[in-house]
Amino acid sequence: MYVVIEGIDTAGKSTQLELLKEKLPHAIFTKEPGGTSLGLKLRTMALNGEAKSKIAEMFLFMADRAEHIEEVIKKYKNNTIISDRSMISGIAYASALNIDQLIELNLIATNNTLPSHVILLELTPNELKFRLSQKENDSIELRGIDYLINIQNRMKETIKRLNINHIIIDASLKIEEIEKEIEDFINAE
Ligand SMILES: Nc1ncnc2c1ncn2[C@@H]1O[C@H](COP(=O)(O)OP(=O)(O)OP(=O)(O)O)[C@@H](O)[C@H]1O
Ligand SMILES: Cc1cn([C@H]2C[C@H](O)[C@@H](COP(=O)(O)O)O2)c(=O)[nH]c1=O
Repeated sequence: MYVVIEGIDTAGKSTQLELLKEKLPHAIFTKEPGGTSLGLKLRTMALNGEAKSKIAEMFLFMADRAEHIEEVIKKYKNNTIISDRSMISGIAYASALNIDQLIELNLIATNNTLPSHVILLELTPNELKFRLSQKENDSIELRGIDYLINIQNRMKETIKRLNINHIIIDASLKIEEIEKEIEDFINAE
């Protein structure tokens, strides 16, 4: 089982992942970007805003993804893997290209490996605004509310196009309510 938790910045992914770690002590927990040693270097480069070209930035994330698929997802394919982000973020955030081109490129990076379960935590613009105001923002978060809500719409569109088994959860629900929805979804099959 290859489960991914998706959502724009501050959607509550880390909060839910911590709860899952307690419930699934034998699962492999991983993340994009930065789930491998090469990935950690690529993550720093990508998030520091070093790349002036949007395409260069996209390829930094894509290089991270290719290494992550090879070194984590394929290696542990017989285990339950839970990943913080995936190619869905890759496609949604790389808004310099269209979704069809991005799907094609990402399927090359992932060697056609798709998640078996996608959990998307969906934020309202007001809740996003509040949560961003409560933290120091990185270079991507500084792009603002409209930018991030557009990315969230692209995430939904990507999931639809890839036709992946998924659930969309209202990220403004109580933490325990979200936890229960995630548990039911993972245990459903
Ligand atoms: N259901 C919830 N209701 C209210 N606040 C929440 C909820 N879930 C998480 N939060 C709060 O929202 C903030 C962002 O949560 P979290 O770090 O889990 O998000 P994230 O998706 O991992 O963010 P990022 O992608 O930026 O790392 C934290 O302050 C967290 O306590
Ligand atoms: C995979 C991926 C991520 N991003 C962005 C999304 C976030 O702003 C950061 C990652 O930070 P997190 O705290 O680990 O969630 O990177 C992106 O722009 N492109 C991608 O492919």
